[in-house]
Amino acid sequence: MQLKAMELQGYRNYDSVKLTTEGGVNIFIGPNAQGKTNLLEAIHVLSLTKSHRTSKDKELIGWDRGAAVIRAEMTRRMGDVSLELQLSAQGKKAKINGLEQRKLSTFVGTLNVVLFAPEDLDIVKGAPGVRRRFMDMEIGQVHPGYLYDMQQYQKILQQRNNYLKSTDIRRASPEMLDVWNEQLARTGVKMMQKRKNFIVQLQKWAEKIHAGITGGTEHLAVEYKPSFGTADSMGDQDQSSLFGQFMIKLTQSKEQEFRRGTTLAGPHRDDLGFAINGKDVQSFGSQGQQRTAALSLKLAELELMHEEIGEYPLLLLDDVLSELDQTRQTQLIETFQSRVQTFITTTGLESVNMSRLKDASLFHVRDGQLLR
Ligand SMILES: Nc1ncnc2c1ncn2[C@@H]1O[C@H](COP(=O)(O)OP(=O)(O)OP(=O)(O)O)[C@@H](O)[C@H]1O
Repeated sequence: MQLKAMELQGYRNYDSVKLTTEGGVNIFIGPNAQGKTNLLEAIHVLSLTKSHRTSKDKELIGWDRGAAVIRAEMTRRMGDVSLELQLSAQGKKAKINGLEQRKLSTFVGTLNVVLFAPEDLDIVKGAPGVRRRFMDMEIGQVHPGYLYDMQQYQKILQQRNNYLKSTDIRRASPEMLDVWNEQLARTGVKMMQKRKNFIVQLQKWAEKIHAGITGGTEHLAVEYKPSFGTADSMGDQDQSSLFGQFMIKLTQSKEQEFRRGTTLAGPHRDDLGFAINGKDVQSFGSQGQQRTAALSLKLAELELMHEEIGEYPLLLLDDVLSELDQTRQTQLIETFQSRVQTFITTTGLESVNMSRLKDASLFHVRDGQLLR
């Protein structure tokens, strides 16, 4: 798929800007704090209706504006599509080809993206939240229903946590807790199964790509680690037995949960594990191995999405090339070159291996203005 044109109004530091983009590589260059990441973020928001940097939509609206609008013209395999997303204090309004969508879930995933930012290089070693976000962003685009389940889950979790915090176990209503447990487990199980399936699919690509980058010397394994039980034991289970396990876990943790005022099991505590040649990368991997594993995962994400939707998503590289050495940079560039429309932000071209990039379009970014 390809983004052909984009327009931003009142989005962060963009008052009003239009740009046309090329099918290959588009580079946004400029000093710090000029609006480069804001541009990639806008493309990401148009894909998922959510920012990768903040959960507060208000932050996306220009400080002196009441609303932000992102418009785009794009080409997909099935034809041309125009997208519009409006953000205001009243919420979000989304249009596809001028038609307002009653549900945001029908809008999500019309434009698909894979975003690679420096914090993704921490995906192996960083906090579990980074790994959960990685799963959620990809699954959400390909299975929009997942985002709905996720929202529901967050809502129930919040209410349940508030209750655990504000109530003493001796005065707690068992009926009330039962209702929340059931709702939490019902939506949680759906998320867990989608995460498990996603990781199984991703593993196939990641393993192959990682072996390619390391000349066949390293075998990368990615494992979904649910907050209770194991991914293997989830293998043949239907939703009802997983639901039963979740309910038991919640009942068993009741005393501890009241003591700590928080829910201790569920998808909000899931994680991923990585092993190279059978050894845990989080504990034993070198920094180089961790970075290569992160790169393999991102490239696997591109291939998996291609497999699932039949075309390549857009690749957004936010200041990440300068973080990769020449070998890994070359690997990345050669993967997307001529197949994937790519958007790169950078403060300077000296850190980018330009000799490998064919026909890149360059945009200078200065204080919310673009100059081609
Ligand atoms: N809601 C907003 N309204 C107006 N301006 C905003 C808003 N949010 C952020 N900004 C401005 O956007 C600029 C930051 O833009 P951005 O994060 O895209 O920087 P960047 O060019 O990617 O820089 P770096 O190279 O440091 O990552 C800052 O000047 C900030 O003040």
